[in-house]
Amino acid sequence: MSVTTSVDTRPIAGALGAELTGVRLSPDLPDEEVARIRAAILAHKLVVVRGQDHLDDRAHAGFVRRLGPLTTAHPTITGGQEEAAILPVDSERGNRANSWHTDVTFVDRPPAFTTLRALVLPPFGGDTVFANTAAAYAGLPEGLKTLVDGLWAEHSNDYDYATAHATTGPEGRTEEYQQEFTATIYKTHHPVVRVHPETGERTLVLGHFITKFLGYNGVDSRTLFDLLQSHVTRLENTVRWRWAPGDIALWDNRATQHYAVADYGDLPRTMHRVTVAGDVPVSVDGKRSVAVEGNADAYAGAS
Ligand SMILES: O=C(O)CCC(=O)C(=O)O
Ligand SMILES: [Fe+2]
Repeated sequence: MSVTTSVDTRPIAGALGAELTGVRLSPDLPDEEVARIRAAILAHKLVVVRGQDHLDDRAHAGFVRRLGPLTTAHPTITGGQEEAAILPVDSERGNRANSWHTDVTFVDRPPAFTTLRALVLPPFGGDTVFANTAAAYAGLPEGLKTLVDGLWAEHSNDYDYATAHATTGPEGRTEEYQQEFTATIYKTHHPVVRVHPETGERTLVLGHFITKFLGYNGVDSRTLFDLLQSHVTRLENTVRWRWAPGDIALWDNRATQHYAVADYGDLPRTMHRVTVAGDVPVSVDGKRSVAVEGNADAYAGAS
């Protein structure tokens, strides 16, 4: 039987991001349609599909499992949902990811793909901004490329949350959430430049979980971090998504950073997240990331 589909991608910004149309996501899509969606995520780094209101947690996780084995909900945060792979990202639970990051880089196998389904949205605000970390590397001056090619950083879930954020108050993270987030401490050394295992591109591994660069003191680490991050987050290197209910975003967590804009006060906003397990990053000279504290086998090895 030949399957006809009209899956189509429309880029929504110059640096990354495409809207995918003509698809109804489900766990039992034909293999070739899943392959096309996967290829679109790799090519555009962020893909958004609108109108997927038919998905419940089970179908969401069931579809994402077609992209690869799933992680558990999170290394430290309890998902608490019947579908074990679901992580609720709930503003009222204190979960507002309003600083630039790549997901879960504090473990040695950060997710390959992250997917986020919009359930409850505020009437204004609450957009998510994404940045392309391959283009950020490619755009560095040669001297900085040489510097970062050999640079390593320590990432931890016990990073300084206060200094990573410009604000405190309702936009911040609750004390309770912060305690759960750091119930087990993880520390991992990653190369600042990794070779993407599927596309072969060099991408920058930065974001808010970095605590220091190896061999640099705190002051130099901060200055260097700000310099490198500024290449990731320049507006031309980003795309901003304005959510509607039923939207699902799927991104390549090995080639992007993102920032959830916390500009909706105390209004409720709930997303459900499912992540695909990733592999251990490899540097340009073939060295693998090393876990120095905490064991993430149960997180990344779940299916
Ligand atoms: O709430 C969002 O838009 C993004 C949250 C986030 O950083 C994540 O789910 O990884
Ligand atoms: Fe995130």
